[in-house]
Amino acid sequence: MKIDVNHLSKTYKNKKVLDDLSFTLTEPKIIGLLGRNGAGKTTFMEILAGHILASEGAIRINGANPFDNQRLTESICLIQETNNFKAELKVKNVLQIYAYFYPTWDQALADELIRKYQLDPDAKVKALSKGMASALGIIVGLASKAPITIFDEPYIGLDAAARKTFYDQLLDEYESEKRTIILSTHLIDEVSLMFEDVLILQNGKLVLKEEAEQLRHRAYAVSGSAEDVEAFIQDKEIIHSEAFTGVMTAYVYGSMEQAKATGLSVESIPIQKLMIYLTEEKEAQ
Ligand SMILES: Nc1ncnc2c1ncn2[C@@H]1O[C@H](COP(=O)(O)OP(=O)(O)OP(=O)(O)O)[C@@H](O)[C@H]1O
Repeated sequence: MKIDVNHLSKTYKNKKVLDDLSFTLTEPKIIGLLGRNGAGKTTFMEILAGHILASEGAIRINGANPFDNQRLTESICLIQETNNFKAELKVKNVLQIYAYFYPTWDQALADELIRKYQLDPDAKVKALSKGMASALGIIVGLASKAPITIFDEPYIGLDAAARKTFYDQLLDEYESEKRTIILSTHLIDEVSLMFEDVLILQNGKLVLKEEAEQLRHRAYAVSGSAEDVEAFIQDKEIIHSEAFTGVMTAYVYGSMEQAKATGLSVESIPIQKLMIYLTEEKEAQ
């Protein structure tokens, strides 16, 4: 499904929490939506899922506005950090409701995941531990098979093994049937290898939209004597730099090959670090 974000802004009282976002997502991909606390990620995902209205601009999915549009929202599943389901419902009732709502629902997958996460179908949502409530969200998100599936930090309370089950299952599902998966997470190092595109928000603005493969190749750290590094970076796009006792490290966006040819020490930058540097730099401006 084609997602067109066109001059999208959202204001709460006087605070602009999304500020003139414009971009397009055309093909099914796994997209990392990153940014510091309060950057606007959840607000963006809620508008995309049709839960809330934009203040200005619009999101169009295959040309239509998702707000209050059931035909469209049955193609979108948003799983949030908490409170996805009514407390009084039993696990099996939650699954029935979503199975009814999503035309693409995969009951066999839901059953398999219920077993994997050892959820009791007769347990009430309010009796689930945090990790089990997260597991139920993950099960609904994956089994929905919604062409746009959005996970907003869906792993609260899940231990490392249970998170790995989620990542593995998500990749399996994606490999067998491509769909747009948007994943917002603060555990970037755990999942960044899954990302195909990366979006970074800072104070409601889009500071980066790039293919993850490009980032892995084009964002790098170069270190050496302050003199040599300074000479090298003169005409480069610098994300961040730091110097300590005559040794300088600069984080550069550009051709890594050129840096390697200089004999300076060159390393790629993990996406987690890149996000921190990019958002730090903007804050300081
Ligand atoms: N309903 C609301 N009313 C007023 N302000 C809100 C509302 N929802 C969000 N905000 C504000 O909008 C800003 C962006 O919040 P949002 O939850 O979208 O950020 P986020 O990037 O998801 O943050 P986090 O990583 O902490 O979850 C914050 O300053 C938040 O306080």
